[in-house]
Amino acid sequence: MNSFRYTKMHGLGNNYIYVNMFEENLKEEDLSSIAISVSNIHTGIGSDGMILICPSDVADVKMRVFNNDGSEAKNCGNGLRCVAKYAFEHALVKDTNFKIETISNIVKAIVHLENDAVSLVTINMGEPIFQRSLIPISGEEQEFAKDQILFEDELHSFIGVSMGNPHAVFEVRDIKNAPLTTLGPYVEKHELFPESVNVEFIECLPHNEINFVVWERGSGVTQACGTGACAAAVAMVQEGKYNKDEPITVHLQGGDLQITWSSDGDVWMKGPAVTITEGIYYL
Ligand SMILES: N[C@@H](CCC[C@H](N)C(=O)O)C(=O)O
Repeated sequence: MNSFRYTKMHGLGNNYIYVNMFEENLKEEDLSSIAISVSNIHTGIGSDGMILICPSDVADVKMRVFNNDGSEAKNCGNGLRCVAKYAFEHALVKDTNFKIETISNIVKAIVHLENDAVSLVTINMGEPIFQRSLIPISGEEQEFAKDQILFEDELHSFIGVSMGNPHAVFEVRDIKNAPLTTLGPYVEKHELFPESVNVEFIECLPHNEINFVVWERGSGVTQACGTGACAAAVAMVQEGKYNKDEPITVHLQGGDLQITWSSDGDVWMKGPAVTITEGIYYL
């Protein structure tokens, strides 16, 4: 019988099935359907998707991310923190400071230990991209992508950001009334986004704090999105609401992340990573 070992982990409730590809051998052509299968809450394990921890030629480990609809994503902030925890605790790396390759770039991870286990992880996520064609968003080129979408007779303004994957950040007055499950899926598949998009609704608070909810491309509502939190923070710094080099606390549904856009251009994310359970999945 075909089977593989897995670990279920979460970062602020954004949960994935992690597979150690140093030991397991899943066929490339099966990855998308396995991601759909394990993610199913009724007939699988139940998750926001599947993440593979793979050998890398250019870093210490490589992360591959599949959403729960089987699509492959280029980056995942919460996934990076969990991969870092897994890699350190399973001795795939020896140092507390190491590199993780993603499809979009190579990031630096620093694990923070509590009684020999990794409790918090800091990731240098690299530089955000605001250029319209690189996010990508169709239409006339802009250095700083801003646009509007008409939905139910109302224009909704957003800022586009890529953190290796595409995001549309909508600022709202009151997060409790954000149109998460209506405008969220509409924007995800809107023609402006040729690769579709992750959709964030945020409420800016005084003292470097942001309330945040997300509709993720390929997964729908999740409890948290690390790249989305980075996108929201840098968009608001770019708008002049907050300052570079000052940590911004992003309150997600699953808990808090600390995001700092440093004046050298890099975005830092700090937050928890948690192991839930391990097991064998039968295909
Ligand atoms: N949850 C993630 C992002 C996962 C991928 C995303 N849905 C996409 O398709 O780009 C995060 O924590 O960043």
